[in-house]
Amino acid sequence: MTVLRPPPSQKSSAPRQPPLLLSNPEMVSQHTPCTLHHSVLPPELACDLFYTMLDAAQGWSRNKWWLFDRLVESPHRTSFFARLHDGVDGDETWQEAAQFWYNGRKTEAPQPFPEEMEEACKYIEKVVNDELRKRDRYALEWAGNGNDGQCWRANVAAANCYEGAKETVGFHSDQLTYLGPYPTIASLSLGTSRLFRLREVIPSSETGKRNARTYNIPVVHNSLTIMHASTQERFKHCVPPQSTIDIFRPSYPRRIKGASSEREQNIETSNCRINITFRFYRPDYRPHTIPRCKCGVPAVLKPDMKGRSDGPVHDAKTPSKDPNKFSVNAAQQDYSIRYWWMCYAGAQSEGKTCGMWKVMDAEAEGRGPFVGPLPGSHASSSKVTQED
Ligand SMILES: O=C(O)CCC(=O)C(=O)O
Ligand SMILES: [Fe+2]
Repeated sequence: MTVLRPPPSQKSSAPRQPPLLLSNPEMVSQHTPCTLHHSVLPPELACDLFYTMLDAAQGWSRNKWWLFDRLVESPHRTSFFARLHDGVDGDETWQEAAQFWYNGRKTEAPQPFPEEMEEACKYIEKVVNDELRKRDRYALEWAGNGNDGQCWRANVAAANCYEGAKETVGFHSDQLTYLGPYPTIASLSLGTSRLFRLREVIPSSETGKRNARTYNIPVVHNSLTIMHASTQERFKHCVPPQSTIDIFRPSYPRRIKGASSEREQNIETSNCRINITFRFYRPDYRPHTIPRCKCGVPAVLKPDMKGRSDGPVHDAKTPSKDPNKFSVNAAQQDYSIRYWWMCYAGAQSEGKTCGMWKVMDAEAEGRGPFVGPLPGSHASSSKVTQED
C-alpha cells in the first residue's frame, strides 16, 4: 500500500528577526546599503524649499495603476520634475520618462526644478559624490563624468507629499528603466518626521535559511537618505502609516512674496512630509533606447531580485557572520544579477499585457560606460560606447 505523505514543509527554520530601529547614520550604514545625512541643506534653504513644495503639492496628483484586475490609487500625492540645464541632455524633453513615472498615464510635461530645488541640488550632489568616492562600486554602475567632473548628477526628481499619519507609499523598489542597474538615489526629507522602512528580498536560493529583517529609519526634516547601488536590487522600501506623528514647526516663517529678504511674523505648523528623490537618469538609458513591446509602450527594466546570487557582499578580509551587514570595502564586482525588460502596458490597460519578457544584454544593447567589466565578458576594461 502506498502511503501518501505531505510534501516536506517549506517553512523557514531560520529565526525570525524583530524589526530594528536604525536611529543614527552609523546604524544605517552598518545594516543597509544606504547612508543617512542630517542637516544637509542650510536651514533657511531647507525651510524655503519645504514651503515651496508644500504650496506646489496642492496641484500634485495621486498615481493610479492597474494591479491585476484592480485599479489602485496611491495613498499620497506625487509630482515629477526634470532639470532644464542638467549638462547631460539639454535637448531631451524627458516627457516619456515623466509619463512613465505615473505608471504610463498621459501627463503634463515634467515641471522644471524650482529655484530652491536648483540651489538644494548643489549641496546634494556634493554629498552624494563625496560618498560615492568612498565606496566600492558595482561593475554595472555608470562610469561617466559630467562637465564638472562629477559622476552623479540630479537631472530629474520625483516629489511626494504625505499629509497626516495615514498617507503612505507601499513596499516597492524603484523602476530602473531610465536609471539603469545599480542606481544611486538621493532622498531628501522635509517637514514632519516619518519612518522610512527597508526590507530585504531574500533570494530563492536562501529561502528558509535566513529571514528578512525590517529596518526603520526615522527621516527627520532636512535629512538625506542616499539609497546606494544595490538598494533597488536587494531591498524594497516604503513609508508606512503611523499611529501618531509630531507636528512640524519650521524654524523660519514664510518669506513675504515680492520682498525676498523679509519674512512673515508667524510660523505656521504642518502635518505634511515632503520627500524629494533626486535621480540621475543615465544617458545610456535615454527614452529612445528603451525597447518597446507589442503593446507599443516602453518596457520596464526589473532586476531578478529573487534569482540573484549575492556573491561577496561582505568585506573579503573580515567576513561577517551577519548577512545583513555591509562593508563599503567589499569586493562587490563579482555580484551577479540578471535584469529583464518586461511589458508594462498592464499597469494602464486594465491589467492586459502582451507578456513581453527578455533579458537585458547591456553589451548588445550598446550601453555604458560601466564601472567594471560586464558580467561574463572577458574584456578587462569597461565598454565605452559614448562620451558623456
Ligand atoms: O517618501 C519616501 O521617503 C520614499 C519615496 C519613494 O519611495 C519614491 O518616490 O519612490
Ligand atoms: Fe521608491
